Amino acid sequence: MVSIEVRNASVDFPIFDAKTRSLKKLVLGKVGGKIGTQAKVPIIEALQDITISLKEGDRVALVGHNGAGKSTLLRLLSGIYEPTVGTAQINGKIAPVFDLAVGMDPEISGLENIMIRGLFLGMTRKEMEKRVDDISAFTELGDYLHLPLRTYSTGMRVRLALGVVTSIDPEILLLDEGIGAVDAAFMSKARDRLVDLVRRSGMLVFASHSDDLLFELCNTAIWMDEGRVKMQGSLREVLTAYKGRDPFEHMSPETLERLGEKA
Ligand SMILES: Nc1ncnc2c1ncn2[C@@H]1O[C@H](COP(=O)(O)OP(=O)(O)OP(=O)(O)O)[C@@H](O)[C@H]1O
Repeated sequence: MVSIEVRNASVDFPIFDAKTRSLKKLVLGKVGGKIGTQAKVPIIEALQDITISLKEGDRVALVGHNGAGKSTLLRLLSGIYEPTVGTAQINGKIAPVFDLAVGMDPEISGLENIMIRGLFLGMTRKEMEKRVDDISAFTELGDYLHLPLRTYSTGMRVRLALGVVTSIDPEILLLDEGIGAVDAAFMSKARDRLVDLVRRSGMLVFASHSDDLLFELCNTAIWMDEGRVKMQGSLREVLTAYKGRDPFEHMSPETLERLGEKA
């Protein structure tokens, strides 16, 4: 059974090379985690006292200002970071998609990169062999797929990476917003695959500043602020509080219906 249970978890980053005195003088703005200066070594309290319980079928949007702790939370959920205090229990096969470029090797061909990246995301070689034709067709890269990745443009790399990412079958899909920064024309093509991917994954946690993608993919939301959970609830409730207005307000009844919202 897929589930995530985080109890009173905090993540600190000690800054060993910082000058304590100048840090103490810092007045923090609205952006970024809290800087603790009580200990000998200054620490950034990136996450504080996080308690989250997620179950199969949850599609969670992570929202919050820059530095609020969204990426750190995703890394905690993926097991990359251990909590400094508290616990994080994750049951399920995780696919962390934080950076489309991670796991790509510039010296090997596009086709080989498709395999490697799939294995990195938790697929078996057999599963990837079945998918490679479909991914190749989606990328529209043709003969380029036999050339080393270093000969690709940025957009071509994104096509390849997105093709692989949207072909996997994860139990827990953790997405960081980089994927929103894709060329608009290709994104509209990738969108259907992304929606499909999210449908067949057991759980999604998606950190993004893009309302459109959040509407499309998520049903609940967590608002992070200065390393803490400020609010949890339905996507509409949380976005309305976070933005100070209802982002669904001016949508057509058809769009609202498609998104499963009431007018
Ligand atoms: N490796 C690290 N070392 C030190 N501090 C870090 C590290 N990673 C994150 N932080 C700090 O933790 C806090 C939370 O950062 P995080 O990247 O999780 O924010 P975010 O909500 O994802 O921001 P954004 O929307 O800008 O991507 C910030 O104050 C950041 O400076």
